[in-house]
Amino acid sequence: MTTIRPRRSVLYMPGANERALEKARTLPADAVILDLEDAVAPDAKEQARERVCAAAASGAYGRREVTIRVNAVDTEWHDADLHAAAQAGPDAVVVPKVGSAREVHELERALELHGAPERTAIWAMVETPAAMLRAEEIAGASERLTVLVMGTNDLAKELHAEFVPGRAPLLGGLSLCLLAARATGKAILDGVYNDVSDLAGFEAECVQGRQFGFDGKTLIHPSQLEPCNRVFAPSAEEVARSRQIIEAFEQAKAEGRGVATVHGRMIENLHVDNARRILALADAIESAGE
Ligand SMILES: CC(C)(COP(=O)(O)OP(=O)(O)OC[C@H]1O[C@@H](n2cnc3c(N)ncnc32)[C@H](O)[C@@H]1OP(=O)(O)O)[C@@H](O)C(=O)NCCC(=O)NCCSC(=O)C[C@H](O)C(=O)O
Ligand SMILES: [Mg+2]
Repeated sequence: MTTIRPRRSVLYMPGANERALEKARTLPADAVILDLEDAVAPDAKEQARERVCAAAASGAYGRREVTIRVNAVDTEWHDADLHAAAQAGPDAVVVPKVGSAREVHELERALELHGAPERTAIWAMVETPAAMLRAEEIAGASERLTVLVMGTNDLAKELHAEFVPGRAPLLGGLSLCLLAARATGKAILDGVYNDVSDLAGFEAECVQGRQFGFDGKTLIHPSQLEPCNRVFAPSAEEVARSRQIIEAFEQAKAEGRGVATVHGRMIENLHVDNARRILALADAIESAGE
């Protein structure tokens, strides 16, 4: 069975917020993004860098993937952030506002020069119109790049778009990035939901993201973890249906047929592949201890 890394819930926390960095060690997030970019004020950048890198190197986050979001390439903090992050050796460095394959190649080289361990991947944030239009070249630029992360706040800002239920103004960009991620075999995470007091609206957006095909969603508050983990995990019904699909197809094959039906629906090889993916994800979530 294929090994899958669950990335249902990926929680940002401001690098200057010691309490949040500590609290995240016990929260049920699949991954954390220790942020040095937007959530940190300019005069707190240096202190946040030290805190975040110490936290990432501490090993205190258990099974959670630990990533560091550095400031963007064109900022005065980028080089020092990248150096410190490379030395801390997190699971990934999250890079905001990546706009081309060339930038990914430069990041790859910079991580090597700064002595990052091989295990440290690049997660590229796609959050500008240029990135939407070049999503495939960005996603496919490097094997070290393993995840695309949607930055829907920046995207809406750049598009002059409004935040509306259902996200119609953003769907073109989301779709392009999903196509790029799947075409190049990379994981992809949906953007954040800003209203932490609106859990119903948040859950509706999780459902939309899952229906689109995202692997998970980026989050900004602990209250968003439970609905997100639930929506992005296969339900008990999906697991049962997946098993039925596999069994029905195996039986059809044994009888010399290449097609079966389950509850009146046609089942072919491709449905079996999907059923196996769902079971592998459910297994990975269970082994991670939830
Ligand atoms: C959104 C917040 C500013 C809300 O803060 P606050 O009102 O203080 O929250 P609470 O009092 O409800 O907090 C309750 C407890 O939970 C802890 N907490 C809160 N948020 C986090 C977190 N993100 N990670 C871990 N722990 C968290 C508090 O410490 C409280 O703990 P306790 O003391 O035990 O009660 C705040 O949630 C926040 O700052 N969130 C993260 C914001 C952030 O990181 N933003 C940047 C990333 S989003 C982005 O940039 C997207 C992208 O680039 C784009 O373009 O879209
Ligand atoms: Mg952004």
